[in-house]
Amino acid sequence: MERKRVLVSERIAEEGLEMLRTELDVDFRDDISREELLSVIDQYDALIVRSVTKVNEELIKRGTRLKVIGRAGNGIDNIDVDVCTRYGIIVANTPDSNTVSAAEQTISLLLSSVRNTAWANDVLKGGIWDRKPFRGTELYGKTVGIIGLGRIGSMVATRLKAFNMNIIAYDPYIADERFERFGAEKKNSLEELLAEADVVTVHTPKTKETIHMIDEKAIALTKKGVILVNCARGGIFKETAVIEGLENGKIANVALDVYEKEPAIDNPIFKYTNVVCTPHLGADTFEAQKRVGENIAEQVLLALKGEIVPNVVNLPAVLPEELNYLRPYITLAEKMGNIYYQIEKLPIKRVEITYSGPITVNETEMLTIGFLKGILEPVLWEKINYVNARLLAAERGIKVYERKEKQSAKPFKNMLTINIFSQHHEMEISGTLSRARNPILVDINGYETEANLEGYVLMLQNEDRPGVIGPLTTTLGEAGINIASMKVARQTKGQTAIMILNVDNNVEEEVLKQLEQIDGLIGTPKLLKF
Ligand SMILES: NC(=O)c1ccc[n+]([C@@H]2O[C@H](COP(=O)([O-])OP(=O)(O)OC[C@H]3O[C@@H](n4cnc5c(N)ncnc54)[C@H](O)[C@@H]3O)[C@@H](O)[C@H]2O)c1
Ligand SMILES: O=C(O)CC[C@@H](O)C(=O)O
Repeated sequence: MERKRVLVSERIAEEGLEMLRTELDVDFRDDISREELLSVIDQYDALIVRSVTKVNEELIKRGTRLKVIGRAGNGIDNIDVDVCTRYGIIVANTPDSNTVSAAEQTISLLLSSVRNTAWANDVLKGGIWDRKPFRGTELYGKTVGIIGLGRIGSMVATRLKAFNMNIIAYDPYIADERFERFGAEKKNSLEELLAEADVVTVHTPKTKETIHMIDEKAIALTKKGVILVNCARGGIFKETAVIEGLENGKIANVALDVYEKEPAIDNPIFKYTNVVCTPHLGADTFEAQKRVGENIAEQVLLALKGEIVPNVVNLPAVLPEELNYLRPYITLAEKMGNIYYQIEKLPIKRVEITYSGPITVNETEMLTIGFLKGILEPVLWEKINYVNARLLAAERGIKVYERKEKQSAKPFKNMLTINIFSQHHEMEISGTLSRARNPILVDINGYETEANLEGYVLMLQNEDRPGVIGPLTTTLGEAGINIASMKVARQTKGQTAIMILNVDNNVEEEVLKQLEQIDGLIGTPKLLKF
């Protein structure tokens, strides 16, 4: 089979490239021009970028084979996620892989800033031994105002506590407990924080709300001699306003890792000796880049195999521990979805999914998405994935209803019952996990059963009377097909029963025809493949 192709348009760690090469054809092209990128993108199944490559509609439209965009890093402001979602393209990032490095870079820039380290270094290496211009300030006892107490903001808080700084923070989107946990005094408004802080450091994403959050008005509210740090995203600081604050002496020092326009060359802010600048190095440590490279490679490989990808940004956010717990249930839902079109050929009008048992306290959206992906897979094959499953189901007119029941009615702790309706027909299937957490079908159309949704499953209907099972097992045995497990179920004695067998090998068409001839078997046997 032809190997899938990935284009890596910015440098990622060699370890990540190696992982990709095990399964894919990899083109590492950090020198690629925009024009070339646009002209070759239709040859790739995946694109891996960092913060420079702009993944916009123009690119996505041309990337007709694209299934996944891997963002080797955290911020996704260079990616139009909504457009990717519309085109069914998975966007995955590596949010936790570089947080420590970004937090350490913030501390490093702040220390360099208050002690004029970078400036003194330049002057000394220029041949001048002078100490006068470089007198700095201590952090000890000062107040740091952290805007955005997320992953990086909270790590900065913990580290600056060790310097005996007083920590205040503004983040309207998190619970009060988080402020307490990180020893930060909560500020209810940005204005309050700006008025009290000696150092202001931003750690928010770049959003409509945070663009130019630190502008002339904000700077006017700060203390005279304030120190400003931006190791988050260019554009959160309005650079013209910061320059004005430097010129009029309101701002004592500025530390920047990120800029309104990147790459930043000839930025007018570079001329100020009390501004310390690095070229977006927050994530640039050996450790972070190894983690980021490996993590993005792993996710791209999973995405191209249609498997669950942990950090998809265009899917409901699920915590890693919760995802680990839910993962086998997502697989169960997907396999239950796979059943329908292997048995029926009638278009689906509506599905009703009932989640029952303790699982209902979890975010079940991913299970619903998994089911829809599973149901449409036989029809849409490679086109469908977790990101576009809901959209494609809606486009095909499938209405989806979900229900949660705290208590599972059947003898299983957690259960999924799915009713699939076509114009004049209904199929009901129930599934759960085995002790080994493998997916099993426990009920089909009111017949209690037990079949592993794995490998080959043979489904047959039969008259509930002696003399049917024997010829069936003989026929399979003569065809060299081993039966791994078999369950016969009936609703009323002497009427119709069903048999569900897990078999170790494929059952060829010819053998299925022989089975159909057995006296007492009803209709055509179905072989389901999982
Ligand atoms: N310099 C680098 O190389 C580098 C490396 C990694 C991350 N980053 C950037 O650092 C920033 C923080 O990353 P993170 O992983 O901590 O993100 P995060 O999502 O964990 O935390 C961001 C926090 O900002 C808060 N927030 C959002 N809007 C806000 C607003 N208007 N006012 C106040 N708070 C607001 C959120 O509630 C959240 O708690 C991002 O912009 C990311 O792209 C930069
Ligand atoms: O190294 C990069 O590409 C940017 C890193 C950082 O800004 C991020 O958002 O992860």
